[in-house]
Amino acid sequence: MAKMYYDADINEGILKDGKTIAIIGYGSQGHAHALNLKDSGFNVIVGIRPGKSFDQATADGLEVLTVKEAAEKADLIMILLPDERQKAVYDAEIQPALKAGKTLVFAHGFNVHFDQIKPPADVDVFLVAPKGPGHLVRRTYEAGAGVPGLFAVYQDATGNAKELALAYAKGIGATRAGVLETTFKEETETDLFGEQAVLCGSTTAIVKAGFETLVEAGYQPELAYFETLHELKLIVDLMYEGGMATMRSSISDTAEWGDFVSGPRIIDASVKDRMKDVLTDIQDGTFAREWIKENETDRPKYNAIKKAESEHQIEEVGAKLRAMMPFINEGKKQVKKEVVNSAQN
Ligand SMILES: NC(=O)C1=CN([C@@H]2O[C@H](COP(=O)(O)OP(=O)(O)OC[C@H]3O[C@@H](n4cnc5c(N)ncnc54)[C@H](OP(=O)(O)O)[C@@H]3O)[C@@H](O)[C@H]2O)C=CC1
Ligand SMILES: CC[C@](O)(C(C)=O)C(=O)O
Ligand SMILES: [Mg+2]
Ligand SMILES: [Mg+2]
Repeated sequence: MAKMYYDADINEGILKDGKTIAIIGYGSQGHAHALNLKDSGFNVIVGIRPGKSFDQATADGLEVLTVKEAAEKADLIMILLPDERQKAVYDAEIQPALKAGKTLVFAHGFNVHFDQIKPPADVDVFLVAPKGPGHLVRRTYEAGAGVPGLFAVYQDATGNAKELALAYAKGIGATRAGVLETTFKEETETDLFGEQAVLCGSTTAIVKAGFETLVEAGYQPELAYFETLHELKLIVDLMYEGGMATMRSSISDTAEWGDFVSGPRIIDASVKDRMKDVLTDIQDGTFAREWIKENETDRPKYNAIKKAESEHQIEEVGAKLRAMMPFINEGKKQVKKEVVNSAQN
């Protein structure tokens, strides 16, 4: 089994005593890292451009500076900007502040692995990547729990990079759940694969396919929403708690038999062949090159698909149903604010 690191294995003093951490960006991950580190007793500042995030970080009681000022002031600089914006901000405002002995950190290896950012040799470089959405990194921390994570050392100029990475992981609450060591290559490729082939890409596609199949067969859209989207969370919660066996112990034997015989009719061997194609595109850089190009040309495909997805019937029906479930609305307030902000940008 891989070596796992937990709270008790880590002395966070190396990053706590007399050190300043700059969180660059205050979005999904940025707000979670900044607030968790602050609540864990670390000295945190935020670097961000003027605007909504700047105002939010200020309202949250943090010291907020420009990216350049924060990078100059900090010992450790964590870049939590969107991957596609990191290179431009790094070149203009962060790289000039990277004096020898400082620490540069990422939550995803994309820009280093795909050669967009090339840090100088005399700084420590590592990543600490939570395996979960930023809003849940904050929410679970506040509940006394944590989201597991990965760390990887790319460059160890001071000899302290691994210790610093573990201290950071403890500060955001990741070592409450467990952290394991990886490389930038492994983190980047597996994270891209997971989000495309399982967690986001395939999950939304299968939910829509199930919803459309029921609606096209004449069933009520509201019922189809409950059956294919709402209940998915409840089923996945059981897998999160106890794996597939726990989920299957809670569902009826009829459902379990249907799971066994019909699941493989939908997700057959050809699915794995296509997953391998997706993985190849990630490994050989095709996906990264296309995403970088899409951003250089103002995101024509991204914007068109995003618009069509937002207009899908499942979103319209779901919004009405969720409005009648205030317990869900409470939980997603913060996420919704972020989504509205990003849509306006
Ligand atoms: N989202 C997640 O849960 C996960 C993300 N990651 C990684 O974490 C990193 C951050 O991702 P994520 O949290 O999703 O990012 P977000 O899209 O949520 O970050 C947006 C933040 O970046 C700021 N920003 C955008 N452009 C600029 C700019 N040009 N100059 C200064 N600030 C800017 C925004 O400010 P403004 O309000 O002014 O627009 C906002 O504060 C990425 O590397 C990602 O891969 C890793 C694990 C999970
Ligand atoms: C699953 C998507 C993710 O990789 C994440 C939340 O872990 C991301 O890039 O946002
Ligand atoms: Mg990701
Ligand atoms: Mg991820």
